[in-house]
Amino acid sequence: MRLSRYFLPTLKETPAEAEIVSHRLMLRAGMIRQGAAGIYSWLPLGYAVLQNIEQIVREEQDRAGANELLMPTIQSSELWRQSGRYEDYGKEMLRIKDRHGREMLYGPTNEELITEIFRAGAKSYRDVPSMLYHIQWKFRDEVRPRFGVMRGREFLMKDAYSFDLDQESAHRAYRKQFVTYLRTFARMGLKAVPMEAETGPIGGNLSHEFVILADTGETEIFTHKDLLDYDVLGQNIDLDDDDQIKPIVDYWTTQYARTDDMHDQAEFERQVPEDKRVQRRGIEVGHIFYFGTKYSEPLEANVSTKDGQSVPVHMGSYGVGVSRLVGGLIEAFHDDAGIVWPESVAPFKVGLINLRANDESCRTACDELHAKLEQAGITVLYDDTDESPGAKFAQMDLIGLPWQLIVGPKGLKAGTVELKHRASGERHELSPDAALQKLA
Ligand SMILES: Nc1ncnc2c1ncn2[C@@H]1O[C@H](COS(=O)(=O)NC(=O)[C@@H](N)CS)[C@@H](O)[C@H]1O
Repeated sequence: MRLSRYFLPTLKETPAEAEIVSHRLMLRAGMIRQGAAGIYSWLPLGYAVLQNIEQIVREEQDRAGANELLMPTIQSSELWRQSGRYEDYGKEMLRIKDRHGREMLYGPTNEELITEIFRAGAKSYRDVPSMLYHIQWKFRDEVRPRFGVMRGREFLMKDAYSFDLDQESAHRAYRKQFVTYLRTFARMGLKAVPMEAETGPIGGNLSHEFVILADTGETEIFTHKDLLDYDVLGQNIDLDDDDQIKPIVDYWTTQYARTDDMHDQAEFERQVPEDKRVQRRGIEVGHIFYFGTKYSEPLEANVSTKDGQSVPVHMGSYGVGVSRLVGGLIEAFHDDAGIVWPESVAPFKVGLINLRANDESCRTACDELHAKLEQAGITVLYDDTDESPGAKFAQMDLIGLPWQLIVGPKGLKAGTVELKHRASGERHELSPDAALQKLA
């Protein structure tokens, strides 16, 4: 992608209203633009990251055997009256009247709607276990939206819902999602710690929130160092084998891992040896719930059992803050020069920098490298503008691409280009072909 043809409205100055580093960097890097309080447009660079995060979430949900669908953002108030949440949900719910005066709402979550969809489509025990999910925009009229996309009013969530015949099998679904969440955040290079959580307006009696470590996070967490070194991706886990999953969930849920509102210092000291005690700040990026028949009973989502009884299905819901993760990742991965994207979510893998746009040999070499990288399927943003080298370096560091491939007249005379690794700062002088090899 040539930068001369890419809409990247970076900002020189830090916008005054941005209080936290991710909000500042997302605005400066031209990733988002606020349309109204807590409501953003995702500009090309930001949208590319959002889609990469979505894709990792999608792959892991599919791996867990969940079926992707898409529910609307606008819902009728009917089902929310039946579940009793229409009034409970309070001011956070954006209520809308259509031209016929029908009471609608912009969905803050989808337990009612998905339960109705399942009710209409499932009849017997043969239709469970089932797990359905979508990745869809939500609206919650937060009284004080702030911190950019971290606490927005319109935000992107993956919400999955499980349907089972009884509590035990519903707990198996919960454990499956628990491990799927560990994998999902690990694939983004994040350290995520599941914490026992309040269930709030979603309901139920079993819930964990997944908190990623980020020194500027809103949440204070207390946990055991071994949890941060746990390598879930290194284990080839069969998600359909509860005998493999249960020990992992038991390990995580027996270790001390609490947010400040549940923290008990005496208990912490009893359970965790001093050299293993970790106290860090974090950001909640996922939240999973088991809530039994809370929605299936009022909405009559029943299935017939083998011996002909009709029972309400046991359910759980599993949310990931997809748009919040863009900010969360920046909180976890940045330095004084800007963002430092993990490769798995970066908008482009390589920033190709032509140090002298008006030099024929540089332009020819860069055009060739650009073409070869794209042919090899390596995403590249090619700075072909006539900005100064200093401005090019500063902008590439700001937007945080994992690799910078730098081409200048001196290097070319010696037959070399420079490859810089953004995260470590390591630089390598090597031939263009060797550089392409290293990036493949
Ligand atoms: N205002 C918000 N802005 C950005 N992300 C949010 C916001 N509110 C919640 N989220 C994200 O969405 C995730 C799930 O939200 S939730 O309320 O905990 N859970 C649910 O809504 C359930 N229906 C899960 S399917 C949270 O863990 C958080 O990462």
